[in-house]
Amino acid sequence: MNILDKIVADKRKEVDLKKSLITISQLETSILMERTSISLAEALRQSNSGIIAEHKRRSPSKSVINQGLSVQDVAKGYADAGACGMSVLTDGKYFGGSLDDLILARAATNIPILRKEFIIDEYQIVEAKAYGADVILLIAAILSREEIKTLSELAKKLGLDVLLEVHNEAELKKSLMPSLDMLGVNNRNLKTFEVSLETSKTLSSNIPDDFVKVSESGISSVEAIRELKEFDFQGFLIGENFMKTDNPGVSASGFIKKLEA
Ligand SMILES: O=C(O)c1ccccc1NCC(=O)[C@H](O)[C@H](O)COP(=O)(O)O
Repeated sequence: MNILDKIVADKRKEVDLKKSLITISQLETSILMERTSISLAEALRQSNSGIIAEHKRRSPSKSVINQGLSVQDVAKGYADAGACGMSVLTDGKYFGGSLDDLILARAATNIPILRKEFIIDEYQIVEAKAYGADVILLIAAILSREEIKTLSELAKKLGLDVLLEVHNEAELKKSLMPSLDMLGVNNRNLKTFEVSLETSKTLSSNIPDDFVKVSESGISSVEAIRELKEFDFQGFLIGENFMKTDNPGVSASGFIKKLEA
């Protein structure tokens, strides 16, 4: 069993429990269901930096990264730094995140927010909207083509952007469909946890131009982004590099200034 299999097995139990406690109709009473979402894909198309800065307390690959910060401060810091969007991990068991983090980040900033979650059920998409997300992540490695279609079409119906994450060509081929906005290539091999930006570079030419290309994981230098831009990537998801510092907002600000100089 690899780490994704473990996470998904736990996620299925978690979603079943949540469904027995709070119904979809109850989620739909959230005032945030009425909020007009902001498109991350559109923001990335218009951005020079393309940085999507992540709130990440811990992870299976790195254990603890930073547990001592307020998510509101991190969100404000990222927005002030000029990040194009923010990613909020909402998984509790493996990443130390929560839906509270999502709603607190939403209250603290107006930049587009990605709910970074292991989505396997429509319930989690309604939940994402109800807690203030603008974008959902779908991971090709854990979903069939039919599931990607159903989940992405529901997200679009709710006005959310969809970022589809792939690790290889087979996942990319199986997933392409019009209800996706962004194609993310995850540079982290989830079997070995090794990161290689070559994964993004290799897959880039297989991604049709209709989708905004996002490179995810293991990005820690401005030079790496300049290289990825040569391969037509417009979005860059960065977590650990900012979160491992005492002030992720200041760290993102310095990074973005250097990138835009
Ligand atoms: O980060 C992990 O260890 C991880 C393990 C298993 C599944 C997903 C994982 N990470 C989620 C992400 O996609 C990253 O948090 C995101 O791309 C940022 O990566 P980084 O800049 O390397 O923190």
